[in-house]
Amino acid sequence: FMAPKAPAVRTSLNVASLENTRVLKVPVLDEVCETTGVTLKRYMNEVAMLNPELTELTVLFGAIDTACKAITNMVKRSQLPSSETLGYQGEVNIQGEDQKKLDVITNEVLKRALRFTGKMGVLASEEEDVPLDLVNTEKDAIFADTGKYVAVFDPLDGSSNVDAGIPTGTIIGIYDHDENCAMDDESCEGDECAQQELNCLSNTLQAGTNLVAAAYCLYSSSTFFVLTLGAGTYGFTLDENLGEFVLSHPNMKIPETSSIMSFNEANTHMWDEPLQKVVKGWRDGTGKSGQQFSSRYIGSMVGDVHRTLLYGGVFGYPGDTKNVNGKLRLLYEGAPMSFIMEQAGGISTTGTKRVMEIQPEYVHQRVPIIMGSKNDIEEVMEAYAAAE
Ligand SMILES: O=P(O)(O)OC[C@H]1O[C@](O)(COP(=O)(O)O)[C@@H](O)[C@@H]1O
Repeated sequence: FMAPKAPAVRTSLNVASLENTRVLKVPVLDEVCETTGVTLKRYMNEVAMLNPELTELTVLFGAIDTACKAITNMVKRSQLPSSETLGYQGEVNIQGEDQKKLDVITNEVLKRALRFTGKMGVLASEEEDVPLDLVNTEKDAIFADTGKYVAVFDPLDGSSNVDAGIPTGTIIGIYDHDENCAMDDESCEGDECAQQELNCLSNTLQAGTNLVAAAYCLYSSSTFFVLTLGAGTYGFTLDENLGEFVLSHPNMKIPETSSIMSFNEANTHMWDEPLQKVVKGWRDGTGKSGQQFSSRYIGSMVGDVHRTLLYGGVFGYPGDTKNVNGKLRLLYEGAPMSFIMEQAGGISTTGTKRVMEIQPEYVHQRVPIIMGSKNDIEEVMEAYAAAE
């Protein structure tokens, strides 16, 4: 039996450089143990030991860890003839999308996992018409222990691709919950209750710069779990034998320049002029880097962003003459993925605005997104600025 080689040095790391970065002590694991590796649970535990104020967050990530493992099994089995998760639910969500059975089931899995931590105040999901206020409606008080957090999530991003075995993913963002929004339905009457409810539910409508944590889980050839707590971006891979996510990509850094673009190019002719110009330059190698770009597009945001983080590149779903705000949702797709991208050294913009700074007005609001390698995104932002 080979004793696991302990990481040489473990110190705490203050990363105050990046904008929106938290002064957080994170375990610096400059060597990944060969045998068991550093599991997600152990990593979060160490974060909590170094930052006691985050102890409740580790409970949350424990639940998310389990939910993603359950979902990856469901996705893998979903095409089996015996599977009950094949096809459509026969309902339409508030965005007019036909809900897949897996959309509904994965939504339930995540909702239950988060609720039973007792740490949730409000939940908002792509599959829920309105946010769920757990603090004021929770019958079982134990499940509204502190209600310290708000979770926004897309339970199965890219679900339209699942029947073809194409990668899909779960996206989640965590905010602090404003516990002062206690709904006192004893004393309030009529509109006042409605107003209080609105105040509580607006807890979900926070800008990305307020995010406490963000993560995605990619269901693909391997199952990956990538997270940020505001002090860098860390990637874990599911070790199916161990049944644990193991640290495989510590402190991910996206290459600053690349030659890969990832858009639904069928919409190019409807994009803003500046973006069309930059992409034309990338296509024929006359852009800022002089490199001729290649095109990669899965059509599942989590898959496209994961590849972009590792290889560099530009992923986007820009606005166009058909959908001025594009297709992706700000709250549970745009902001969490932008936080992860920025913490890996990338940039995420609408072309003219930093996605993380956009204040959501309603839960299912869409936002144009262009994110990826710093130098290439700056080329896009310069083109928009020049066109102003
Ligand atoms: O098919 P299109 O128009 O290229 O859109 C693909 C985009 O839509 C999405 O599938 C939207 O996500 P949902 O499946 O969660 O609705 C993204 O994952 C992806 O980037």
